[in-house]
Amino acid sequence: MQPFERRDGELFVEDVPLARIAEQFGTPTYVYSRAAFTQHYLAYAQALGDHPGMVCYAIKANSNLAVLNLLARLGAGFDIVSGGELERVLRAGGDPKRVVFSGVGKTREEMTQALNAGIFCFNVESEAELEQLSQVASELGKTANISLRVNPDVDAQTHPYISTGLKENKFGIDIERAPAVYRRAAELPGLSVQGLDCHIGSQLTQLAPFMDALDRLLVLVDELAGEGIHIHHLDLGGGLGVTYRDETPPPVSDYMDAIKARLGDRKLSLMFEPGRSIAANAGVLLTQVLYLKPTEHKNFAIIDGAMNDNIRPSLYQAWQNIVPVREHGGEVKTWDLVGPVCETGDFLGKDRSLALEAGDVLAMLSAGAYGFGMSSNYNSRGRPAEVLVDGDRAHLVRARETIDDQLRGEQVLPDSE
Ligand SMILES: Cc1ncc(COP(=O)(O)O)c(C=O)c1O
Ligand SMILES: N[C@@H](CCCC[NH3+])C(=O)O
Repeated sequence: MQPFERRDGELFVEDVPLARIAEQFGTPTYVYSRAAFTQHYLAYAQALGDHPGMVCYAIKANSNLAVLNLLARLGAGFDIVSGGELERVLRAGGDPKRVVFSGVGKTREEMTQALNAGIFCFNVESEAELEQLSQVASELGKTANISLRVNPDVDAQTHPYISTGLKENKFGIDIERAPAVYRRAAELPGLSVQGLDCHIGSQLTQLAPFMDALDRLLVLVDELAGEGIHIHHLDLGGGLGVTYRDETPPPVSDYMDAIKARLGDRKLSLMFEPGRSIAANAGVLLTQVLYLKPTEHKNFAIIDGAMNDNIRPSLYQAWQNIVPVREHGGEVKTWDLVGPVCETGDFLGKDRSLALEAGDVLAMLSAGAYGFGMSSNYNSRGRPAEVLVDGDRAHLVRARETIDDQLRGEQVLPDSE
């Protein structure tokens, strides 16, 4: 069974019709499939097999507590980029000893929080961060396990906004500088050098850029070993792409086999930080057609889902399929699917061939990653509800935001001022 499939013209998630979820919980609503999250995570865990290492789900892709909890129950580790994400992992029942902390701007407070929680490793992204982490750990009387995130200067051949491994990107430490920084790390108090990390970008659909990066990392591992600095694990980040339309990313097993084959007889454990490839095709965004507005120049379908609910089309010109949850006859026309937000760039899809009527419920597919997590309250719109389907049951795992949720913490000046 596919987690999302059409039966007699009706789109289902597992054994629940999406139309029923729209009726019960309203729209816009994100709907996730437990089976899909499970399948996608297990593809990594099984491909890693008995090679030592960890699959640390990048929680920025989808950080709903129920999602994190189900991955934690499967034994996943987690890649975090903030103290907030660490707190989510802990509250979801995740194991701090399976957490890696990435990100260019960790604060002292976040370092303290992560050291106190006892996370597995910090992926250090600059020399200044290294000095600060040493200081914070020493003051706490603790030792921080570290990897350096290096920037290997390879072209990930993806959208420029989600490419992270080029010299001009803000991420990581220039690979040429890395030996000197490792030497410094080895002499600083409060630090223990464990690994080497890189993440070159997201939505990669070819193996070649991953392999180019890996080759550069292995040269560095050998060079460091020659200096007596031993690297125990390689963290290869995330980045494996998914099919939104007709992309054909390599299967996880090919990706991992290719990596393992490159290691030779080096005793390196492997860490991965997949986000999109676990979450994207485990979720959809349900939205309803409010009005049809055909004009001489364009046909607009105004829908209740907008750029604040899913910003990927507006931000990256991303294309995600949008389909009716219930097929009906009617004339197929070309529509721009636009939201209620006051921005020309507010759309979820353009030039889509659909037979539409007001009231139709549509599903934006492949919306489980970087969907809800990047949503906002722009135009004072409450963020969507989130529902997790498990077999024939649909669970509300985040209530739709109310205006009181939005206003919490705001106040007007007292009358006298
Ligand atoms: C450091 C790091 N690890 C992992 C990921 C997850 O990437 P993806 O969702 O492409 O697998 C990201 C985001 O691109 C990242 O910045
Ligand atoms: N938010 C991006 C991916 C960014 C990855 C973050 N490191 C997307 O939707 O494609």
